[in-house]
Amino acid sequence: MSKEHPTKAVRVAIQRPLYKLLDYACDVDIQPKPGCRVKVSLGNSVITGIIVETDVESEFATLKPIIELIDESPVIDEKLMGLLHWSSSYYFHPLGEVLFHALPVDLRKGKSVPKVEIWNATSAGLELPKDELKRAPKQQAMLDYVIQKDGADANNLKQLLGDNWRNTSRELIKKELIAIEEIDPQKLTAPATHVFSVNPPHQLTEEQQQCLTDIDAHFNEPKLRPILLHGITGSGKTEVYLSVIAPILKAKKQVLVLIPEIGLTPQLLSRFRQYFPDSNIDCLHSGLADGERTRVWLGAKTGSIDIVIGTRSAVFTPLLNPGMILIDEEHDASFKQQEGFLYQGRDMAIKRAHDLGIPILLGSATPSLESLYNVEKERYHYLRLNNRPGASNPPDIALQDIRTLPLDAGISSLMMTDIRQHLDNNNQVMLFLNRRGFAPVLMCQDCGWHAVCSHCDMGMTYHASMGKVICHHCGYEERVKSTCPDCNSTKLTTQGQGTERIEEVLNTHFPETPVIRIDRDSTSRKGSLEEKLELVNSGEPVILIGTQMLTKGHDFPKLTLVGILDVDQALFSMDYRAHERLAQQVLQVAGRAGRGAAKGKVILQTSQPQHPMLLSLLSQGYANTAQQILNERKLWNYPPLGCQALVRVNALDLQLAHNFISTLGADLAAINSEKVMLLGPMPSPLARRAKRYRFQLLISAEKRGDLHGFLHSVLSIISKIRKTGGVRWVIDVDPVDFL
Ligand SMILES: Nc1ncnc2c1ncn2[C@@H]1O[C@H](COP(=O)(O)OP(=O)(O)OP(=O)(O)O)[C@@H](O)[C@H]1O
Ligand SMILES: [Zn+2]
Repeated sequence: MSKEHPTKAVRVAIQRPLYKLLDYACDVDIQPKPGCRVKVSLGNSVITGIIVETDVESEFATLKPIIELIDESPVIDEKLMGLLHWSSSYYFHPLGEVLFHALPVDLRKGKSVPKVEIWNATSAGLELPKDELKRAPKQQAMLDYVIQKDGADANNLKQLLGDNWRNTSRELIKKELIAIEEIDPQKLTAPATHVFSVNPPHQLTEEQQQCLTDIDAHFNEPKLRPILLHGITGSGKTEVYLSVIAPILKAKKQVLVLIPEIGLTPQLLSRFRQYFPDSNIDCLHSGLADGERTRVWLGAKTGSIDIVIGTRSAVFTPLLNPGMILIDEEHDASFKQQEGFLYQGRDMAIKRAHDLGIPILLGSATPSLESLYNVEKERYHYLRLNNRPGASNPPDIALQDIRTLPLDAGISSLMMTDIRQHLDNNNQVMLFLNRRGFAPVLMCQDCGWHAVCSHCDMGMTYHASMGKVICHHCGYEERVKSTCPDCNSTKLTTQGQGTERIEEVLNTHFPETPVIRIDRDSTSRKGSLEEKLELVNSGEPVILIGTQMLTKGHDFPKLTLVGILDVDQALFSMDYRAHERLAQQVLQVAGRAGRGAAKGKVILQTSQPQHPMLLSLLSQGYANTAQQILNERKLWNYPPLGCQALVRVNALDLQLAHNFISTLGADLAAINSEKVMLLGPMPSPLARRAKRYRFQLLISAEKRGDLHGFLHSVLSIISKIRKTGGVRWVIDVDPVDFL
């Protein structure tokens, strides 16, 4: 194509770590829109791209043509496109990768947007005499429903009949009473009939009611500000959320609920479904099959799903009629994405709500310092719930000095006695240890050998149930042999304990009581977490052992004793966020105790009973402790006061990685900006991971604008340094992981 024949040009983003967009020619009879996907050629391959700009004046005289326009209408709408542009520039991440991240996997691969299937009654179905299906009540219910709704989609039917609804559908199709019609989602109009009802399980307490009134008032202010609901554990925040959401749903708007952990979805989903029996509620998280994710994505986009409950990346769910965003456990670290596109889901949600002009509510018993600081700066409204409903009271936390106590697998003898007592009273017990596996050290008693990851130079964790040592940094694993690989001695032993070992010891101490371990290993099989939670929810006396997966959100009314086994390491961490995280973790896990009628008890084992942070947390509570930590941060200008970005560089070859970051460091030092401070380059604390040598450079500034201005220089300098031998680099804006 030459310049004499001006074809239309479009600008396309592709899923590559590329900071520029590519121009393609486009036939005049194609009507491309930003947000539509296309097939384009790149080198010798055909790849999927997303149109970012149309009617482009390209600087190139000849352009390759678009091979195919996949979507007639955008898969990313204008508002979402705006948010993704913004996040690409805020996080200095290539736009193509950001855009693709926002799509379900099937659509990233270029599959077409599935047709929406609508179940309709056939004329035979419409004319069927009333009691004809009385022996198949599910079929009757489904037929009645599609007739009443004049067509229903998969989301409606799943909601009506539960997970096995397709079996019912198959039967009715076989009988030719129902037929499926496929409709192009772009031609779908908003859901026709809208039934709405609420079924609140409790009457709100006075305090909850007051909170609700305040929230409603703030939602109606002309200038919306995010609301932080700081309610102690078990104060019934979920109950308040549900009442806040009701009028939004009633107004036929959609609600996006973000939660930190897949493990919380079953409990939350059932509470939401019970409260809103006629609304369509679904989940989006990484545990879903690709097809399911696309279905929910499409349901939200076409407006057939009213509430989407999802983890971090659900923040990008398209919504036809967005009404409100809710972030539960807003303090949780898992809202920050740690791989690929490094974004903070909570911040993204706040930005999204702002762009859409819709209210956003953040809730936590232990708010993040970021949010508390935003309250201090009056950027957020602040509401509190200080009491648990009914007779339930927050448990007291007792420090237990373990320096002189006999320990079995790290559990003190006194703790064992308490466990016995609570079980004898027909209650449940939970032990918290944030380390999975059997033991963090596997060693030889004769020669001192211990298992080290050959890819990371870090110790490997012994997993007895699998007979393996596994590196928790890179996932590398090895089978454990019966003899020492260095000296052939058979005297292999372990040191320290993880959840597996605790499970084993408790099984011997309490053979008559079910011991339920909940961690990443024990819940990796689909459905296994649900099974375990069901056993706990039965109310039988059980002992739960869990990692941080268990700490948040769960509501087990029969749980009366919580034991916190090992916090000492975190007390002396180099990471300036360690104390904040520990305070949150301790209070969250403690908050699982005594949520029912019986008073709860929490025992925190430590060899540091005089540690000021622990003492402050116990005597003054979270808000005061958080304020103290915030004041310390102010002294040093650490976030959330100042702001930071971390440049990470790694390579298989130590020298190459070192050369690269040294060049970058020298060039940046030469800029000599007084507004930013550089720390490094230096080796990362985890200096080698998955065979790659790692370095980092920390950039701090008092003002966001200065940091971002400087990062533009970083980007331009870094792109010019010659990358040899597969050196990789990444910019992490607002980092939380300094390993
Ligand atoms: N008004 C009420 N009357 C009676 N019971 C209530 C009321 N509100 C909440 N509850 C009950 O109190 C328990 C705790 O409520 P909920 O799980 O909502 O607390 P939460 O604030 O979300 O706690 P956490 O921060 O620990 O997750 C639940 O069992 C809930 O059913
Ligand atoms: Zn490793």
